[in-house]
Amino acid sequence: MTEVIPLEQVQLRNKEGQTWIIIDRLVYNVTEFKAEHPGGAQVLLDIAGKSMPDATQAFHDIGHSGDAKELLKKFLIGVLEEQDSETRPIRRRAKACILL
Ligand code: HEM
Repeated sequence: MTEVIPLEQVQLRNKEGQTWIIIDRLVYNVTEFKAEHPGGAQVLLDIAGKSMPDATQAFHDIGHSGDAKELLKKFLIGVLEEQDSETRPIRRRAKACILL
């Protein structure tokens, strides 16, 4: 089953020293990977735990290769919990169908 992760949890994990990023409403744990990232660890640290903006645009704007997108899947840990316009969490399962 796909884990639904609230934004607060993403923020908390980053405060605790992990590096979780959000791309296309999916949550990735790049704690170990960041040291190996060809674009450097700092860009990942700068965007970690952020939601507005999250890492989506930055990731796509770089024009990452197919290999990079394939690699991304290795770090997928869940789908971001949906929020309404007042950013209050809605407790419901995401419709996204992804394989973990
Ligand atoms: C888990 C997420 C990510 C993965 C797996 C990943 C992977 C990679 C890989 C494999 C490359 C080498 C070039 C390529 O194959 O495209 C790369 C380069 C790069 N990435 Fe990422 N990346 C991630 C997230 C990000 C994010 C969020 C940013 C920006 C905030 C970023 C910025 C860059 C930059 C600036 C380069 C260097 C481009 C160059 O100098 O040629 N990456 N990344």
